[in-house]
Amino acid sequence: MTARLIDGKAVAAARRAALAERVAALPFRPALRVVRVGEDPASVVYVRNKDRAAQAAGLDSATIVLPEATTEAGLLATVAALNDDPAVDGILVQLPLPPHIRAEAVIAALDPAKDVDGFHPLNAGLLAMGRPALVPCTPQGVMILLRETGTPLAGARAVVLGRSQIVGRPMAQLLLGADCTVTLAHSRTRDLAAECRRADILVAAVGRAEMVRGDWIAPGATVIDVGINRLPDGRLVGDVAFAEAAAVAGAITPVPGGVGPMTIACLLENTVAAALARRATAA
Ligand SMILES: Nc1nc(=O)c2c([nH]1)NC[C@@H]1CN(c3ccc(C(=O)N[C@@H](CCC(=O)O)C(=O)O)cc3)C=[N+]21
Repeated sequence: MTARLIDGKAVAAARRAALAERVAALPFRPALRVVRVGEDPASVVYVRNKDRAAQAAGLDSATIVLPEATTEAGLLATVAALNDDPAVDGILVQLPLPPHIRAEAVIAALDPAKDVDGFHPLNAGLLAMGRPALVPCTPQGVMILLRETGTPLAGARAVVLGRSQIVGRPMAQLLLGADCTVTLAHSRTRDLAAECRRADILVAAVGRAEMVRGDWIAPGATVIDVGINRLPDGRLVGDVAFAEAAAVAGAITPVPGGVGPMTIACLLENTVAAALARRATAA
């Protein structure tokens, strides 16, 4: 392996520790509420990890668990109650939701000022205008890792693989805001490999195990792997074939231990930011 390993786990731990110091100095405890519907095993684990990290940072954190059979109206009522509760600063509705609930309707119902995922159309629209409010956690975490590793951004060619609302699109906006020349590639892109080979910065967020091969990567490029895919044998791998890519890239994130922990750190930072912004407005 020639590439430098980007240690997201360590960067995230340092940011959580710094945040805990800031929180301890506040005259109040920012409050995060995570809503989980049903018992999807991955969601159970992720939500527990978020709750633990939030409490360790000194936040007032609690999880609201609703049964799988909860109706869309029932979930909307829960969201409305959290919106109206002045003690709540941040709301996260864990995705995916059961198929009978429209995630879009639930996200649109969030108070944008409490939308610590940055998924509400108002926050997405502000980001697209270059006026970020609450920014989605995973792309924000990627930007922190790029800055942390000293990757030159202005004028760099950045290729984002995947156009989801949650990662690809906001990722492209943040890179554009940092003066990268951004290509947003996806499943219909002609000659994906050739597009990727032009990248100084390649962000893979497609959700397909090891799809990005070593010969898709320009020598010395920075490779950020957002994918978390569980193989049939139980192993956790990214969207990038790590060993092949690490032989070519200049720097690369591992899975696990790369972007994932940064997502949680940014969720906690967003919660504190939302708490401060709400109090600044209310005052
Ligand atoms: N409303 C909403 N917001 C989210 O931010 C959200 C969501 N729904 N639904 C699910 C995805 C997934 N997600 C992860 C967060 C942290 C890790 C993470 O910390 N991963 C570790 C451990 C991985 C493991 O061992 O499973 C790592 O990559 O090193 C992974 C995945 C947030 N999501």
